Amino acid sequence: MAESAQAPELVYLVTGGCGFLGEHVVRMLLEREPRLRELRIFDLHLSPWLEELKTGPVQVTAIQGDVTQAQEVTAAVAGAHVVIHTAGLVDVFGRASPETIHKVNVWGTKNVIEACVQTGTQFLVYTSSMEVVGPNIKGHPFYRGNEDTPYEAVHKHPYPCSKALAEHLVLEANGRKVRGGLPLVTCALRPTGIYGEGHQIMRDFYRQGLRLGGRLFRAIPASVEHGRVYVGNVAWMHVLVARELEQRAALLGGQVYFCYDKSPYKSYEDFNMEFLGPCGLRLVGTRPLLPYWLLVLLAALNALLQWLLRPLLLYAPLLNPYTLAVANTTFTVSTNKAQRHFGYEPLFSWEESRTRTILWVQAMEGSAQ
Ligand SMILES: NC(=O)C1=CN([C@@H]2O[C@H](COP(=O)(O)OP(=O)(O)OC[C@H]3O[C@@H](n4cnc5c(N)ncnc54)[C@H](O)[C@@H]3O)[C@@H](O)[C@H]2O)C=CC1
Ligand SMILES: C[C@@H](CO)CCC[C@@H](C)[C@H]1CC[C@H]2[C@@H]3[C@H](O)CC4=CC(=O)CC[C@]4(C)[C@H]3CC[C@]12C
Repeated sequence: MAESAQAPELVYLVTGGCGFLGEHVVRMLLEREPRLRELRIFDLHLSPWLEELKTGPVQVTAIQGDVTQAQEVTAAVAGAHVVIHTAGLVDVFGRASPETIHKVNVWGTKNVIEACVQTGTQFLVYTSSMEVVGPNIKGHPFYRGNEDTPYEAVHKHPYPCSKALAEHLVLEANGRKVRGGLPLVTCALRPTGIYGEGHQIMRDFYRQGLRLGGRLFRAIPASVEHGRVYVGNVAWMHVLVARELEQRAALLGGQVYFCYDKSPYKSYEDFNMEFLGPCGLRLVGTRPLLPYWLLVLLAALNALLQWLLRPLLLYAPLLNPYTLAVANTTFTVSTNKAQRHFGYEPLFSWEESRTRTILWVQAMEGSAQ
């Protein structure tokens, strides 16, 4: 993968390339990776916007496939220089079964690793999550922590469990010999809560606010801080680390990096209001309107209803015991590891990230603007 002033030569594969983060990674690669010859986008569901990308100078190959199917993954990986594995089942609401979450996130990742080994692909970037660390089931705060901060990472929920297992597999695979005898170089990026254009939960909060006459009601104390990171910066970090993996294999191989930028530390709800406020919504209450014990009860009730209704319909509200615990626990990172190891600086300032997100909300169908 030596730098070349001649024709672009690299083949990249992005799994989950049609998802919220995946789309930003795909577009960022096309904009900022001049050595790209072919970009393969592998996803269970291919999006229509892929078509417009096919008219550019880079060969864009859309592959409809399932990461749980080893042969499909191997076929997609064969001949790629770099794999960015973002595909995953992001479910903390009980929409999918624990088995399905495990299958997609753990077996899917295993398939990607084995495909790299079998086909001779040497560089693998995995999209992990802050959830690999915490918040843990004991609700311990993680305050301005970094990659080396001690924390009791104990999980029960299928999503963080699956992300932790998958991350472990990826890091453990670093150094394995791939076909041809060269070592596999892997690393894992751990975004905190991602926001930006295409963020489904932001969409849900916005629509809920519109239904409630332009109001949202504070449920979580403003003092509980959440780490958030703009999707464009997360994508940029993926592109940058993928580019640097060969040159700095000894330093980056087997490492984990939190994804961070200059987004302010705020409570989940106050942070969302940075975008929803300028779009006409108001957060009612300076303190939570309901006592915490009542929220715990409602969350438990939602879990019970989900279980009771499962044979008839899928009831999966935002509030459940797990999301309440995460929303109610401080989890913020403060690190410069990515800057030290591979020169990462956020591409988008907080002001730009905020403006882009606001414009996206304003353009949403049914918007109050
Ligand atoms: N959204 C967030 O706040 C965070 C997300 N992450 C991680 O980032 C990655 C991307 O997440 P998002 O973009 O938010 O989710 P998303 O759901 O928008 O994107 C995931 C993509 O993976 C695809 N996919 C799912 N199952 C698949 C399968 N069996 N085979 C092939 N493709 C499959 C989906 O079709 C989708 O396009 C995930 O690995 C997630 O764990 C990490 C931290 C925070
Ligand atoms: C109690 C509700 C009252 O308004 C608020 C509920 C908000 C929750 C739905 C979100 C609060 C924190 C979010 C999670 C966090 O950003 C970390 C995540 C990382 C991931 O890898 C996947 C998504 C998520 C688990 C994210 C999911 C939504 C929240 C729990």
